[in-house]
Amino acid sequence: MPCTWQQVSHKCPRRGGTARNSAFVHKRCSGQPPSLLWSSARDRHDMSSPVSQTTWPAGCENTPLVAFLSVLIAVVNRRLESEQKQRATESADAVNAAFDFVVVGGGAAGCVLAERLTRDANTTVLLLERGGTQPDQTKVPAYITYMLMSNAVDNVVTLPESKNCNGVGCVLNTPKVLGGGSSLNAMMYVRASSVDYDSWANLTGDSSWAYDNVIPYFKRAERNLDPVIAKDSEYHSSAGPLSVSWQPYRHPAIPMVQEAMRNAGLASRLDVNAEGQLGETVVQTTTANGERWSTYRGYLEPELGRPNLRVVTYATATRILFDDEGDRAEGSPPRALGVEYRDAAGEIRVATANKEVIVSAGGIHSPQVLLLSGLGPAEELQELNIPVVADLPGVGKNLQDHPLVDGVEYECVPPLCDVDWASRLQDLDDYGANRKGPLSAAGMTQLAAFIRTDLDPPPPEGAPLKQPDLQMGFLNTVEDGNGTRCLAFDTWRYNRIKVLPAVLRPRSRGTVRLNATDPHGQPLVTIGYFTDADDYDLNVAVKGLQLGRRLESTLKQYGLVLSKNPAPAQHCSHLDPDSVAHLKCLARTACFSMWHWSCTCRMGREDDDDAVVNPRLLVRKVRGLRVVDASVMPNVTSGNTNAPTIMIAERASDLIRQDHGIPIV
Ligand SMILES: Cc1cc2nc3c(=O)[nH]c(=O)nc-3n(C[C@H](O)[C@H](O)[C@H](O)COP(=O)(O)OP(=O)(O)OC[C@H]3O[C@@H](n4cnc5c(N)ncnc54)[C@H](O)[C@@H]3O)c2cc1C
Repeated sequence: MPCTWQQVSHKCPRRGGTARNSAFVHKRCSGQPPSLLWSSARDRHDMSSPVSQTTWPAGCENTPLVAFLSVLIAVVNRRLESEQKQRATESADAVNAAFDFVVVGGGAAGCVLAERLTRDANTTVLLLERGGTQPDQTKVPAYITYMLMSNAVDNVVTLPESKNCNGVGCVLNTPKVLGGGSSLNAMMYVRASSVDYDSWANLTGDSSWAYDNVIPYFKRAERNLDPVIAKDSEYHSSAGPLSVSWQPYRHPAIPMVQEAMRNAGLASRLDVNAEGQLGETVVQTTTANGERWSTYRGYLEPELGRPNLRVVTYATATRILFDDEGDRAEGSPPRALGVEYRDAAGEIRVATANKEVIVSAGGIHSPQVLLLSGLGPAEELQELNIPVVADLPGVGKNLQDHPLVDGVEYECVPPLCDVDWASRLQDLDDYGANRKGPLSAAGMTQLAAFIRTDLDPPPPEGAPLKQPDLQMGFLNTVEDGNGTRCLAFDTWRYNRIKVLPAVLRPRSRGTVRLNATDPHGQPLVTIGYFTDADDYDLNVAVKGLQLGRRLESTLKQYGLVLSKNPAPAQHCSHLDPDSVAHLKCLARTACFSMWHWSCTCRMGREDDDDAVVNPRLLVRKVRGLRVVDASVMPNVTSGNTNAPTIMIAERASDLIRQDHGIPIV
């Protein structure tokens, strides 16, 4: 039976612990934002606090790690809840106001836009974010999996499909916090293949999306802290707001797995964000000195004091408002006038946009906001009695994501993998003192390989092989030896190393629609993994799983043992583990999202009926409205999507400034 951690009272402890603990406790009890929790872990009894609805397997009850995590998550939740209450009180005094731009969604893209546009002191911006401010705890790289259990996340469960996620629906951890995915993600800094952007240029008929033309925007964002990489000025820069660095800690198993991948035939690559991408690598991350670097932290937070920038948290956009037909010249398309939103107190408010509304609510929620506003497939909207502002059949279609497949695991024993609490306490001290040690990294997620399988048709004659269709990812977990796992993943200390292939150029597509019974609730998502007609995606996943197993021949000499029947494989144990049928079964049952949902408001040519935005990211058939986030990608990039989304926002800020004659400073 799962045990639920109940609410327990918070008590301010007596002074008199160690100096550091006292300082921490004093800070927390004096009502200031809580410090990071590494220094408080030594005194767990003093950290009792409300814990909301976190369930753990029965075998995990009362373990020190679970007690620690419960408190950690509770502190984050309590901070978010108290911020929400404060906003709710403030909003009683708030007035409806007018701005030049209203940006919906303060995520990876929204924070970039808000900062870039308000560089001009005469331009005013309102940023509406449905979640709260990025909690300090998210800055600790290894806490990533725990933060996904906090209120900074809104889990969307996709509709059950027989071909994926064991037929019960996949969980999409959609961010609900300033910085969005950049505040919660695994921080991998991957721009993907030049071929991706050249094909965007081709599909949109706009050469400004070609790779050579988007490199300056990647560079404008980047502050690369590695002097050798930064020196490669063709591709890199050290002057932007987004810190990029190597994580200070590498688990000793990382070089072993790298060696195994090389022995399996992969090339080695130092920098996947330069001339080429293929090969095995340790990737750089959006971090600086052992801490996460989100777009909130890099772009927005330092500029919160600008008088022309207003950021409202716990503000959920409910629809975009358009002018009345009678108020516009005949034949003139509808014009976006502003945004209706629900504030922290639950009041409905209206913000006016004199120049533009910009939707940056991410791959799942941007289509939801458009559909709620009457922009989408006319028939779908009419069924829900939503007045059609513009018939845009492509809204919510073309959903793409990279499915990851679980099921290949290596068991790792001490001294290579120590998972005891005493070691963790040492880690807390190391991190607290100098931002070093296991907490300064997100486990083995920094390790990756980008591969072009032989399933992919060869490129046109003479063209170099550049674009991968398979990514090998790595995650970790802890098992107690009796099969009990407290968490699906743990990136702090671990004794299971998961090798996770991801289908990088999926042919399967999904959809996002409104929920007829509650259009403002979670949208209905069909993720579509492994539904392509010719099973190309499934076959790529199988190639990846086979490669994952081939690593065994090298890894066993280091004592890393391929697990016989790891927990994720339980649904396939009726099949011969060496068979392709078994691997296909794994893909269909043990797959999950790599968190790269995108392409649901895709850009395309002006005359492309299924395109939602044009190459300048303006929504077709209306005026004064843009979408700027991962949803505008025509096709998902062949790699992780944070850096590409930030590039899109950087470029969009120039397009917007050009269109409105705002100086680019
Ligand atoms: C757990 C996780 C791990 C990942 N790992 C990596 C990685 O290692 N490397 C990488 O490159 N990418 C990674 N990604 C993906 C990457 O973070 C995303 O592609 C990127 O953040 C997308 O940016 P976005 O601006 O499109 O959306 P988001 O960053 O999701 O921002 C959307 C924002 O809009 C807000 N919002 C939604 N609806 C409304 C509304 N109605 N009103 C107001 N606000 C609203 C949300 O709260 C959110 O803050 C990961 C993502 C996650 C979640």
